[in-house]
Amino acid sequence: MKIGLMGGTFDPVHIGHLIAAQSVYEELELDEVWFMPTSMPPHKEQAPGASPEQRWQMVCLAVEDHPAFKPSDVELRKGGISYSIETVLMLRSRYPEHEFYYIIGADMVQYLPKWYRIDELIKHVTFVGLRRPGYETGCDALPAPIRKAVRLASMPQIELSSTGIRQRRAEGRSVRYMVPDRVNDYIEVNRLYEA
Ligand SMILES: Nc1ncnc2c1ncn2[C@@H]1O[C@H](COP(=O)(O)OP(=O)(O)OP(=O)(O)O)[C@@H](O)[C@H]1O
Ligand SMILES: O=C(O)c1ccc[n+]([C@@H]2O[C@H](COP(=O)([O-])O)[C@@H](O)[C@H]2O)c1
Repeated sequence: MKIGLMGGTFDPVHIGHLIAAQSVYEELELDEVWFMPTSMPPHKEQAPGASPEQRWQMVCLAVEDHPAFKPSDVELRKGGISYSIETVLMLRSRYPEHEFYYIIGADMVQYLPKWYRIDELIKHVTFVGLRRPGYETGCDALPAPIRKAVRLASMPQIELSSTGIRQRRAEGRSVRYMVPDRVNDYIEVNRLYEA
């Protein structure tokens, strides 16, 4: 099967993530997309947001209605810093029959050379970088072997980030429609991201 991997901090998961995943799912005719919340992302300070358990619950609520979107807790269960090479090697040995496509936003493509053991990682996955109108993906500047491992896909432009959502909540504003309804209810009931 062709599996899309959607890794992220998902603090919280929002409709930008879902539309990105749906766009790649259709364009590359994937069989499934696995949403993998990170334990600790390699290149970010841990934001003062939701707990790992709460990020997991929100991802489960966000994908539960989609027949081909699945939550995966591999990185949360492993704990520590979530290096994609370790996750992908583990998935490849557990599911040797699958082909993996790692979905990333346009902003991430240019940072691929900085990913841990990237020369090894590109042998095991194809990266799918989402084009954003007005943004350079930075593909041309990539070293040739990495560039060859990146495909580009299109999606409708969604100007949303988890940072922006946390900020709105901290200002006492609603995030309804920026996240799936069930995720919005979860955020409100648990009073997440309030100042
Ligand atoms: N609006 C968006 N459109 C397309 N891709 C996105 C969008 N938001 C996030 N992504 C991509 O989804 C993946 C997971 O993102 P992540 O969970 O870090 O969300 P984020 O909104 O970028 O979070 P934060 O604001 O906390 O950095 C990354 O590859 C990121 O580039
Ligand atoms: O392995 C790495 O070096 C690496 C560096 C940067 C990002 N990633 C992964 O890319 C995904 C998106 O990252 P983030 O921080 O935007 O949520 C997430 O699953 C990270 O673990 C992985």
